[in-house]
Amino acid sequence: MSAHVLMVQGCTSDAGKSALVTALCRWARRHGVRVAPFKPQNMALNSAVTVDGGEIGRAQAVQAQACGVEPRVDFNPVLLKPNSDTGAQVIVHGHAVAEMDARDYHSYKRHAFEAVMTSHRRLTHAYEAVIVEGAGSPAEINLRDRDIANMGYAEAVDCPVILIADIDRGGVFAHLVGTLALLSASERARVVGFVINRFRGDIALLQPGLDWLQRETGKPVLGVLPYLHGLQLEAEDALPRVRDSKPDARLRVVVPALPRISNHTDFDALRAHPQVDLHLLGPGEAPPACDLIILPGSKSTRADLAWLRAQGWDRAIARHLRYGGKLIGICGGLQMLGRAIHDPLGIEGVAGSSDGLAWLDLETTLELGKQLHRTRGRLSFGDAHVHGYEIHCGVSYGPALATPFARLDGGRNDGALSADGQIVGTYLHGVFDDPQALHALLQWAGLHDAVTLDVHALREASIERLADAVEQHLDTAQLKSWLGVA
Ligand SMILES: NC(=O)CC[C@H](N)C(=O)O
Repeated sequence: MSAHVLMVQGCTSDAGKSALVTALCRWARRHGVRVAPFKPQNMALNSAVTVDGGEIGRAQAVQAQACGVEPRVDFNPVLLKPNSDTGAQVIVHGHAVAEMDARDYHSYKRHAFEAVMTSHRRLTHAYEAVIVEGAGSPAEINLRDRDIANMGYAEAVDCPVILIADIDRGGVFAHLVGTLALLSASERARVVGFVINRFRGDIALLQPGLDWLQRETGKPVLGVLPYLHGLQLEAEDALPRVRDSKPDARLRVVVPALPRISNHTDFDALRAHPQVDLHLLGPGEAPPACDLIILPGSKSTRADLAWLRAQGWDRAIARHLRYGGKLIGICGGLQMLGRAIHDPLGIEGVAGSSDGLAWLDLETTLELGKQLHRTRGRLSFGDAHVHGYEIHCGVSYGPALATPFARLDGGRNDGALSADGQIVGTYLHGVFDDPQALHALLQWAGLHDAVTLDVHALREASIERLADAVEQHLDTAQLKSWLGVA
């Protein structure tokens, strides 16, 4: 059996492709379809660890949740994790194969395409429907040669494509018509309709525009999705800029937004928590007084540490500690808290060592071969349950690890808790996603009557809202025929 394949491409980055794919996945599942998400090629620094022991983009992990299945490497066979403005780590079928610049990657694309097709074949055999997400826009004419992310894939597997555009940023008709104009005739022919996203206002005023669009292009508008406020989905890559106003916030948390921050989805639970005021600290900004500073993960730990020092934030963090503030380092952030970071093989840039901030007595060496784990255990304080995932090349060692942050199932320990109880280092991404661990950590940071929050349940509710929006606002008769819904 071969699955129904339907692809979503966007007129721009952030047009809403990931959310629409998530929505369609849950909608199809509601209709009893065994469905899987697929993103041939993704570029993101937020990744998830799969059940088959690899690494994929986090958006595909959320889409897997929408499908009711565990994340697998086939859902995102090629992942590019940029670690400079010109180079990226290339991850194929869940594992890093090389560091490449754009030119190397262009020649490598033939192999990448093989990997994409292998995953495509496996998924279309195992599922009844596969909903595919493109990347960026298909109209990047300079990237069309050997494209595997958008029309190159759609042409190879001969699937219908929905084009989505964001009306909130303006220019929606120009985006749709212009994108179509830049496609080849056969690519244009496979665009089966448009979805307009993030609409607010009076639909009656939009109608003449929709009528014009259908006349002009000969293609239907499949629906207009409303601007859905407060969705708890994980950002694929871009850092969310909007800061919700929270009248009940009592714990102030500051996260330095490092240039190569990785897995900033770690902070989704804090962003959603009604009592936490989460502040992402940008370049040139002085850290405000706060209860807790969190050093996030980083794809280029030594370079980001140098950048943090250049901002003068190391001195600000030292002052924060003198005033009794709490500090957490996650993954790359934990490595920065140690005495030194060694990269003898140049895995993350120029080979060499850097002095760490030396607040924890440990050192880290980056090694070939990434550690990818899905972990469960208990915090060594508060006895709270914790789960998370690890993605790192660094191996840390030193006396500080003798007082671990958590004791993991299977006998391993994780991270460190400083003797004065002020500083925590952990390799666990997603550490705030476990309601018990979140509660214990907020209490440790000074929020004594923290309300409980389950970010997984919030995500689930958001996925349900998205599927409701499909049901209410899109042409479901068409969707049923494309996805094989009875
Ligand atoms: N996710 C991370 O923060 C990774 C930290 C560091 N880049 C490593 O690979 O060890």
